[in-house]
Amino acid sequence: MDGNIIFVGLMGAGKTTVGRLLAKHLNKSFYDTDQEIERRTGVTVPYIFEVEGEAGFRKRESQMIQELTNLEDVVLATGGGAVLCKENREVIKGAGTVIYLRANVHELWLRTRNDKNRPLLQNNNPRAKLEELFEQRDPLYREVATYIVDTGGQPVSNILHHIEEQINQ
Ligand SMILES: Nc1ncnc2c1ncn2[C@@H]1O[C@H](COP(=O)(O)OP(=O)(O)O)[C@@H](O)[C@H]1O
Ligand SMILES: O=C(O)C1=C[C@@H](OP(=O)(O)O)[C@@H](O)[C@H](O)C1
Ligand SMILES: [Mg+2]
Repeated sequence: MDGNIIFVGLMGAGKTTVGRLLAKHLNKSFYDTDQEIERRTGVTVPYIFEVEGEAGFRKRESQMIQELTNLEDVVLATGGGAVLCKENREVIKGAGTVIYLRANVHELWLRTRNDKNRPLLQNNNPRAKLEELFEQRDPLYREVATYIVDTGGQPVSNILHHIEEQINQ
């Protein structure tokens, strides 16, 4: 399949994990906006949040989305907040096939609870935060999605298989 494939969805949906594996299967290059920001700045996402606040991170994220969506024939994993800004949504929609990886809040919480690398979840009620983000963002992910893939209870191998079937149709 020609063209870019772009993953969107909440933290813990599997964008980075599934995106990397799909790229390998399809023999495409893989990029992840968070990883690329970290590689270029030499610091972590939590550090950027600490020093520049969420607003500073969002600026870097928008620039990275602009740049990486200019590439051709790649798999791109975005961060969960990439869809917050309308301009990013337009860029993402126009850049290829967009897959919204979906999971319920309980699963997202299970998958992220031991990870210290998501500043928005470093508080005393990460589950409530995920709930709030789900309400706010689910419509935005839907707005940009070509396909919605439910990852609920599915191992990564099944999700990959399902995506490959969808995009080959
Ligand atoms: N379908 C799945 N089932 C179980 N665990 C998963 C699944 N998809 C991802 N994970 C795990 O959840 C965690 C978050 O995945 P990640 O790819 O970083 O998500 P995202 O980039 O969407 O935030 C990782 O530990 C990953 O191994
Ligand atoms: O949802 C968000 O606002 C964020 C998601 C993270 O990426 P993942 O969705 O890959 O965890 C990362 O970009 C940052 O911590 C902010
Ligand atoms: Mg990720």
